Amino acid sequence: MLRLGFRSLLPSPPLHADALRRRRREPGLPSREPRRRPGGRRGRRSGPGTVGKAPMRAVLSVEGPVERVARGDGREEEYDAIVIGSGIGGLVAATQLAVKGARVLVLEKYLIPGGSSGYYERDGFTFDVGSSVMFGFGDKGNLNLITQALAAVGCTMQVIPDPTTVHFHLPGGLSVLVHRNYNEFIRQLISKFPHEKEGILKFYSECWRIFNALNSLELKSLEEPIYLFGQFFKKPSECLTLAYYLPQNAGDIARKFIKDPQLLSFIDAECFIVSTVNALHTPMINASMVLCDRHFGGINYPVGGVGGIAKALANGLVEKGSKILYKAYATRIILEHGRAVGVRLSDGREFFAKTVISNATRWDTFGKLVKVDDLPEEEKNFQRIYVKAPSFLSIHMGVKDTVVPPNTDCHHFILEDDWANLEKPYGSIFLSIPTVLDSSLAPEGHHVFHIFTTSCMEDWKGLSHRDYEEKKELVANKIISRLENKLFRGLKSSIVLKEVGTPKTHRRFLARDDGTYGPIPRSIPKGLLGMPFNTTAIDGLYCVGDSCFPGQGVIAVAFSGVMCAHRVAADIGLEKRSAVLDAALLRLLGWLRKMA
Ligand SMILES: NC(=O)c1ccc[n+]([C@@H]2O[C@H](COP(=O)([O-])OP(=O)(O)OC[C@H]3O[C@@H](n4cnc5c(N)ncnc54)[C@H](O)[C@@H]3O)[C@@H](O)[C@H]2O)c1
Ligand SMILES: CC(C)=CCC/C(C)=C/C=C/C(C)=C/C=C/C(C)=C/C=C/C=C(C)/C=C/C=C(C)/C=C/C=C(\C)CCC=C(C)C
Repeated sequence: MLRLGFRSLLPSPPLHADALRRRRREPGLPSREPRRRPGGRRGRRSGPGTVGKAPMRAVLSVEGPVERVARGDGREEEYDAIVIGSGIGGLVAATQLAVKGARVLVLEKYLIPGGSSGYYERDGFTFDVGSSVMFGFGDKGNLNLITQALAAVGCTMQVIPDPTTVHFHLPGGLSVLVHRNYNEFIRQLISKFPHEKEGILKFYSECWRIFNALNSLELKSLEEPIYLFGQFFKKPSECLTLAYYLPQNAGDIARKFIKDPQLLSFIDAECFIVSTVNALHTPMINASMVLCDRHFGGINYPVGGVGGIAKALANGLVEKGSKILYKAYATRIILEHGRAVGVRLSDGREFFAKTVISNATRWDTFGKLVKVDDLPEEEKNFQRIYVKAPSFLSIHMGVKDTVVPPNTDCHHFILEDDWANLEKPYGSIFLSIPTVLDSSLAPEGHHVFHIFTTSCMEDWKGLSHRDYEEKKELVANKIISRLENKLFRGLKSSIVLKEVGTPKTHRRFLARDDGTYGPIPRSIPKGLLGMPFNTTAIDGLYCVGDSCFPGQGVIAVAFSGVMCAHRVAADIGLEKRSAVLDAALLRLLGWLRKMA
């Protein structure tokens, strides 16, 4: 998988790093970063194929105008914020700050933006690197965070409404199609479990109660007291509802209303596809968010592929006068007197800013990018509550369209015989066929198959190149055979292109420790209570992405980006703040997290 540009992705060896470091410390000397005059050349934009205001082609090493600001100590400070990583979390934080007037620099290790929401092209096929199931892309309410993030930088994307979220193929021949229309979905579920009608209605109604409360709020940083208290004042019952559910998990609430073990296992599968853990381990707020948004805003697929979202955000960022550098591999967050002041790249370049935001996972941020003698207490607490989720084995295939029957749904979840395999590596299979919605992603007469299943790094360590390649082939063929037996007769002989990615691939290309999908609770969590927000124990350093509240998922990391930008903007004077209230709230939140 992702062979394109492989060599150019490898970090270059540090160039005269010591000399550069010495030079950088001398007051007044410029960094190696090329200077731009204020109001100088605008960022390059690719021409054809724009969606709204967003160009469709990836923009590589785009540069926007950069002002230099003298800091008094002689060193020039170029940015208000440096963002390490251009996943959706990092891009939303960066663009939200840029529209507030901040000067932002995004440093991305790869050639294009998006991280696990990126894309790649091969022989006329366009593949989404990760999920093709897009929540938060509707046109109403407050929770369409992807739509809002794009609108903030003046972009709209054409989307294709998916009539279904997912087709579940489960043990005991249980087949459930999650319709976009809520009543249709509920009617179908009740028809499968008529004796649980009341329980089904009560469980999903409780989800709607939470979703409606969330959807009524203006979403900003829960770490910023003026906003938070303002929301409590304006919407007291909605905020109290959310506070009540904050420490609760979906599985416990389901068990209050539902007794049938097969139906409870179905709720586990509903949660597993978005959290990679069962319902007892899935925070109720997160479960409600996805179980309702799919019917409220619906699942919508962006024309041209998921990669268009990141491209549009990156272009919007440059349009707003900020900057994104590709092939920029951050290896160190520079600390001065315990405060984060800049970032060093693998090639020795250094960049400085008032704040640094890491879109790398917390394991990468505190295990690799920050050098401190002792892990801060907050991070120890995070690692006490959360562990790295397994990674994925992913198979991207181009197949002949004759193998896909008419009216096939776009997304499928397959667990054949035994519920006990749900969370086991290779136990269940995810399949997306985005070409049933957007045929432009494949050459005529073909479809894209994106298959993935959980897989651990341990399985792929210590193999010779040949053994590794053979194992990939073997494991991938088993998964494809299972799909052939269950759903698509003749699948194997219809394959025209196949690329297999392992946890090692995800580690290499997404720079995620062990290729992890994100954090999962070590044991039964207290809902979302233990999940850290964006500030960290290090002054000037913030985290964004899936190891921050509310966790995994494109819409979830988009929310973390909105929260992060608001907190950073307050800290650098672009939004209202109160130092006294800040200190009190941050102490209270720290205390609550310890309770988790
Ligand atoms: N597997 C899937 O099905 C799938 C698909 C799409 C999205 N997602 C969701 O997206 C979420 C992740 O989004 P995110 O925004 O947190 O992060 P991300 O992992 O998508 O993006 C992080 C970005 O940071 C870059 N990066 C990391 N370390 C770096 C360094 N040291 N220097 C420079 N760049 C660096 C990576 O190259 C990557 O582009 C996941 O939770 C997942 O739920 C999952
Ligand atoms: C104390 C305090 C601070 C508080 C108080 C109270 C309050 C006010 C609160 C509030 C809260 C809030 C606002 C919250 C919010 C939240 C949110 C927004 C959340 C969200 C979430 C989301 C999510 C989780 C999502 C996810 C998703 C995902 C992961 C997806 C995925 C997908 C896939 C994987 C695909 C599948 C496929 C197939 C089947 C093929």
